[in-house]
Amino acid sequence: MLLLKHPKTSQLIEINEFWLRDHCRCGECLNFETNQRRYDVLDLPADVMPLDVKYEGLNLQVHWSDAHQSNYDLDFIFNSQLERLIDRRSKSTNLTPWNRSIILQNERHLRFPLPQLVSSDNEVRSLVESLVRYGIVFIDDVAPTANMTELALRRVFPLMKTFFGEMWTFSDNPDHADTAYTKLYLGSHTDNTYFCDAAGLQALHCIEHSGSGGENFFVDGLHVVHELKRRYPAAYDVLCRVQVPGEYIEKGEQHYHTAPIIQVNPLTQEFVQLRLNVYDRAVFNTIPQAEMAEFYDSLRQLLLIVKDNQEQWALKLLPGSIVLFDNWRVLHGREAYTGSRTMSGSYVQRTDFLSKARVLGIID
Ligand SMILES: C[N+](C)(C)CCCC[C@H](N)C(=O)O
Ligand SMILES: O=C(O)CCC(=O)C(=O)O
Repeated sequence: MLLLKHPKTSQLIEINEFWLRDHCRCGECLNFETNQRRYDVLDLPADVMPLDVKYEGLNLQVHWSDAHQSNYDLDFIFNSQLERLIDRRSKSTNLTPWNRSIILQNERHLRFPLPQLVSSDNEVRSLVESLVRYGIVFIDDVAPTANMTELALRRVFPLMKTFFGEMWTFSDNPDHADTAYTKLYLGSHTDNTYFCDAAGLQALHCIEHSGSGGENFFVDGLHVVHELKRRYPAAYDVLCRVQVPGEYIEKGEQHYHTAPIIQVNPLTQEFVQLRLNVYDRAVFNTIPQAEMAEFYDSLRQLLLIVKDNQEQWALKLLPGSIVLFDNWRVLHGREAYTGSRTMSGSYVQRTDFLSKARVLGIID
């Protein structure tokens, strides 16, 4: 290991020599056009050692045993360590967990008129910022058609194509073998628990509804998971560990994916995803019968918090307003309805949502 000292902070860190050689940022090692390394790990001698190390202000010069010469920015080295990653994530303040009263106090931050979105990149940035912070936004003044819904969404994100379509329009016509394509009640859930990669975002636009019921409700899974961890830490641990299979079966489609209901970042323990859909659960066979009671008790504790009135934000989606929400965080549901009701919407891939937020400098 190589002991390095930061010339300004005097902080000391021990660096693995191979890691340092592997993070040479010169043009011979790194393709500046593509940000890709130009070599295979096996091209570097496993026992590569620094023969000479020189500090020049914030610069570190290393002459290597494989005759390579590297120049490092010491801030790059010190900022590229695990401790710094954990420290940065623990201090990140761009998420606001909410229950109904909190989100209602912040509703003014959630609404974005389409004309402003179309004419201002700053408005797009503000929308993405609110989507990161609260997990839900609304695009208003959108003509209630699938085409205008698509135009509005594509102003911000590329759309995710699934067997439901890229843009989808649904009603109680049985176009797919799913309760969404009925008039029935749907309890709070996240979509696509049966996909290897659940949609990162979901958009819903009520195109028309002539009848009663059909109100939607939204719950912040981040707030719910924080509450579960605070009040029932054992249940939290079970739901972070136990693999729960989801499936979607219809003619020509047989999707299946298994993962925990709560996913956290293994390094920082921060929340990553709530994957909760009690309806789409497959046969549950990933733990022994002796552990089933503990699992179901844990799931019930989570569901009781989800169903707590104080967590649920109920509202009627009206034609002209698209709701766009984080499908890895915010649960959504629908009251049963009567009459004719047509919804249009789309999914956005998680990676495309996060990429946009990074490009806009909103997240790391
Ligand atoms: C949104 N759209 C109507 C296209 C599909 C609905 C999929 C419903 C499925 N049970 C799930 O939760 O993923
Ligand atoms: O019909 C709605 O408002 C929502 C349907 C739903 O929950 C879904 O498509 O996942």
